[in-house]
Amino acid sequence: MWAKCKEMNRGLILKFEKLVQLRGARQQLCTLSYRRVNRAQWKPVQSSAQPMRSVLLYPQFWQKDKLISIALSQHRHLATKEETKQKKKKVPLTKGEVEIRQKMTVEELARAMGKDIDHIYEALLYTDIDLDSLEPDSILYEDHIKLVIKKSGMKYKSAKLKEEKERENTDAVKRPPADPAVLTPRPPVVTILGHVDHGKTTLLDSLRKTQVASMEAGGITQHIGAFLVHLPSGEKITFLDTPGHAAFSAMRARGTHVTDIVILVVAAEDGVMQQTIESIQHAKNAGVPLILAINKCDKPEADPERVKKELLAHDVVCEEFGGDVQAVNISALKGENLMVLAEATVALAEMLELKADSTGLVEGTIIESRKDKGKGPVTTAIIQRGTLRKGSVLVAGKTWAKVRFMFDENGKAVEAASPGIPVEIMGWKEVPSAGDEILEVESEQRAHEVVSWRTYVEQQERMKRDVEVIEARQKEHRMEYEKKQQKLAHLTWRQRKAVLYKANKHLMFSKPKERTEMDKNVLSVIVKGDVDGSIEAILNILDSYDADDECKLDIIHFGMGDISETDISLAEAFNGVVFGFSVKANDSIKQLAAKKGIKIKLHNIIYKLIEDLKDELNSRLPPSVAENTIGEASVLDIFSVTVGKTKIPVAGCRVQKGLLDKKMKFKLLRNGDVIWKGSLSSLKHHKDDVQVIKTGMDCGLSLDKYIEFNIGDEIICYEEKEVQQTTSWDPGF
Ligand SMILES: Nc1nc2c(ncn2[C@@H]2O[C@H](COP(=O)(O)OP(=O)(O)OP(=O)(O)O)[C@@H](O)[C@H]2O)c(=O)[nH]1
Repeated sequence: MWAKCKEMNRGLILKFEKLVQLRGARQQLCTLSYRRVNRAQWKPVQSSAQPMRSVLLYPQFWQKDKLISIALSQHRHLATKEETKQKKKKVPLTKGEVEIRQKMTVEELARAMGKDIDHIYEALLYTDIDLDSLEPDSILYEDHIKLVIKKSGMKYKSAKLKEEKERENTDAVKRPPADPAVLTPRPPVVTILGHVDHGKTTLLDSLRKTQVASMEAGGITQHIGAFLVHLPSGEKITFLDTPGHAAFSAMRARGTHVTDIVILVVAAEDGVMQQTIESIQHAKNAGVPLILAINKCDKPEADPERVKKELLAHDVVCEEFGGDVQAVNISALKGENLMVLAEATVALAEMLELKADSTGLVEGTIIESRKDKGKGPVTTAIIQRGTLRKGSVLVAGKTWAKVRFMFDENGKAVEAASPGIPVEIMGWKEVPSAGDEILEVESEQRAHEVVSWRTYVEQQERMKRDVEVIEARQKEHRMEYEKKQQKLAHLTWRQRKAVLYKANKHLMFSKPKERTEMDKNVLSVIVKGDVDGSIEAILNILDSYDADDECKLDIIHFGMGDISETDISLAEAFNGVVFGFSVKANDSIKQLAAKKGIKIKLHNIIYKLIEDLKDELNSRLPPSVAENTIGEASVLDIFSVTVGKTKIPVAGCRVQKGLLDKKMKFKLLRNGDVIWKGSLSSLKHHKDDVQVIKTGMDCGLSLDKYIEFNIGDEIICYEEKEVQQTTSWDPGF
């Protein structure tokens, strides 16, 4: 029986079901199931994902209206109970209470405390933490977390200190080795190594071209990181199209064993070179057998025999010297003997008995990956086990794919890729890295699980590394701090002060009696701090102030404790400013300071205190004079006028920019050098005396009777402005 009813502006659908009979019909019980619904449509509300719940009802109430009202009251009762349960689960924090975890980052702690990051830094200032290496995402230890909270006058919820739950390892791993009975032959995977310019790329290109030629017309090979060569014998070879040691070493570094055979290319005319030796070493380290391709044999100076002999010194013994290394003389450029090289490769592969299990879940290696504009993330992979098909779900690194399409190196869509075959795969969510191992998983859900586990592991490892670095720095810092403290421990505060003075002797510590007059370009300060560590820190910063700066910094007193009357008197005597760090000034002190015109600057953040102090320094620097150009004119003609008995030189000028204003200052420039500065003695437009001449107009002007002009001189009209200087001191933040 279903019934609809109204509950708290939302609908409920109630379902009554007879479930059990207890001792006869009168004690029959019934379950009520209900579901929140959207009343307008009487459809379940999306958010009400909670399962239908059941309540017990006695059959004597089984009249519809009664049932509904009882059911509702039961529902409310249950709902309230559940709400309380939930509330209990997450007891709201009381004011000033911070819920902490064992390891929190600086940022997380700041957020939990409702403070900014600076606050956390401030609180950690005099601890053994190296603040320089502390980033917002650095992890703090429990002790430091608690300390910060305590220092901030807050409380932490230690009972709720959550232990990080051990997560179950949900990674995907390779299957155990297959039963030899199910193994079938697979093509060899070959890497070409050799010295620079010995012809690796040319050889790859030529091999690829043989493939195009052997294919139907129109086939265009593309670079996908690997390609397959079909031999006339029907055999196949997969060449990795990424020549060079870097790719080879990268794969090896990831522990991926993709290559079965290395073709060592040595130019016949050059012989063994540095990278030839390195290539041999790479192949040996990887335990991969070599085939020697002596290239450029078309050149007249080619000497393949010399190459073979030289290689003996590096333990590469060719067959003709009784060794097992096949050597093939080729010309990659002319395509000569390439099939012989390919057949030699197949022969070696046969000896190696390269086989794989082409059934079950796929395993492979990413050879190359890129993000294609149209296709999205695309990878080339070599399949090493199983057979890859469209729709397979793969994981690689921290990403996964549902294979949408597969292509060969000719861009042809393929339906399946078996072991040893290179294939381009589309369908990745992100671009995996070359060398990543590919593993097929049963479902997308499983892929999500694997990726999330790997991401988690990576985070944990990063966190562990961070913690190690922080711990090492903390240890270093702690040792230094302890050493310093030991030195100071037996000293009285007065003696400590003397040590601090000595350590900061670069600053001026004046004594009142030495001072005779108030120097305008001196900032006298009194520094008060909560603990000697904070004063020491401030003094260390002030020590970086350049004593030769135009405004002197004079620390007339420093000490621990709140701002006192003595501090105000000192400040008055020296026309100084009182700076307090994490200390207070009571009302009577504030009033006294206001009466005497003394500034008290209180801060809780060191860099803000220093910024404030910098502003004070700036305000004491003498202003500098800056010139503001008003107009520029060029001298086009020169003549003179006679006033009384004196001849006065006159410049015929044109105003090029701005204007010339007679009451402003002027300078005369010749070849860029200022040769005169002063006021105009006359400024005329035609024959009229004028005050101002604007851009584009001509004028005649004279400076003073001794100044001669040259054509091409420049006249600059300017005004002088006083500009407030700022100190060049950079305290480093
Ligand atoms: N005569 C002759 N020249 C060749 C032959 N193979 C390559 N070359 C030339 O040698 C030069 C270098 O060839 P690449 O194939 O670029 O050599 P590489 O080893 O790939 O060089 P890097 O990519 O720099 O390591 C080019 O000018 C080629 O044309 C060959 O068989 N005969």
